[in-house]
Amino acid sequence: MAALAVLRSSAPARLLSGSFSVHRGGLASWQHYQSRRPFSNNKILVELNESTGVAVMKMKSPPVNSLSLDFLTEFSISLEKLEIDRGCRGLILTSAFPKIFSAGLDITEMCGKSAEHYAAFWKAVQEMWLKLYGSNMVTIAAVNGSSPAGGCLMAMCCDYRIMADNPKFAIGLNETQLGIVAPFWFKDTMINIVGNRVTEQSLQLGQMYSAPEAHKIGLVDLLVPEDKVQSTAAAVMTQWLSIPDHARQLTKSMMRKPTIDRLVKQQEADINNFVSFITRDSIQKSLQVYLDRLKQKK
Ligand SMILES: CCCCCCCCCCCCC/C=C/C(=O)SCCNC(=O)CCNC(=O)[C@H](O)C(C)(C)COP(=O)(O)OP(=O)(O)OC[C@H]1O[C@@H](n2cnc3c(N)ncnc32)[C@H](O)[C@@H]1OP(=O)(O)O
Repeated sequence: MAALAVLRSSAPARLLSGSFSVHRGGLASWQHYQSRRPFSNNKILVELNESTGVAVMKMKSPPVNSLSLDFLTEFSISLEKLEIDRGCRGLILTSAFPKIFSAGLDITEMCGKSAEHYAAFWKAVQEMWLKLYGSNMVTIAAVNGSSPAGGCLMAMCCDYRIMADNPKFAIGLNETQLGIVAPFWFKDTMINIVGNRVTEQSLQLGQMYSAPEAHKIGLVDLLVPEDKVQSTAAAVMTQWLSIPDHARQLTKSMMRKPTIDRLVKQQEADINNFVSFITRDSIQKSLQVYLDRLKQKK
């Protein structure tokens, strides 16, 4: 089960092995976390402020922070390291790129690959969701750009969403526009935020909401000018961290555990569903058409 099921003290310590280094130089009181694992391409930058206990995780996988297998693996490992670090109580998730938070799942990971690859990819998507949605930390998404599908899912996993007030930035679960279907746990995550009716309409239409629209339906909690997204996230974090951890964590667990358990109970079946769905000829064709259209739009 994700981190919510266990208090930090009982979290596994294996990720604190030699592959994890802490650097104290550079930015005054900031630590720089860098993975030395061979698969790491440093697609994610994590900075933990020791005095506040707040980590900022910046996605920096050019050009659009699409969620590839490598990205997801690095993301989950980085998150788990923070989860077991008792000095870290809060996480701000954001993008290193202006205008794009994340383009969602990397479509090239779902096209023309083997069934084994699809299974490994989907497991990595599940792990990302289980870890982020189930995090014991206070999690705040500083959405500084567009965030379709899997990017929207990441933001929805957080406890609070602050978005740049720019009508050009859009967020939503647009899967049906690609000819694919958001799985039940994407849907459940959205229902828990905006309710059943809005989610149903949104998912059927594959609707992308501009920042003001997303705020109106409650998909994001706060809109601020682009240059205030990070500072506002830090200020909101301070408020959330004023609540005693154990009480807030147990409350979060009470709210989220049923949703998390639903996937945990059928994780393998969900992977099999994904593989049999994504390998259909018609689905492969739809994804290829969508990808070609994306590439031709320039
Ligand atoms: C019976 C029922 C059964 C149900 C079973 C269910 C099983 C489960 C089914 C499957 C579920 C899958 C869930 C999927 C979730 C997803 O996240 S799918 C991905 C959705 N994402 C998108 O639609 C975003 C597409 N991208 C964009 O809209 C734009 O790129 C952008 C993010 C708004 C950025 O725009 P801009 O800055 O103008 O950049 P571009 O020029 O468009 O892009 C730059 C290059 O990046 C490539 N790219 C963009 N997005 C992706 C992506 N998601 N994956 C891979 N690559 C991407 C784009 O093609 C450009 O490439 P180059 O042309 O080579 O530079």
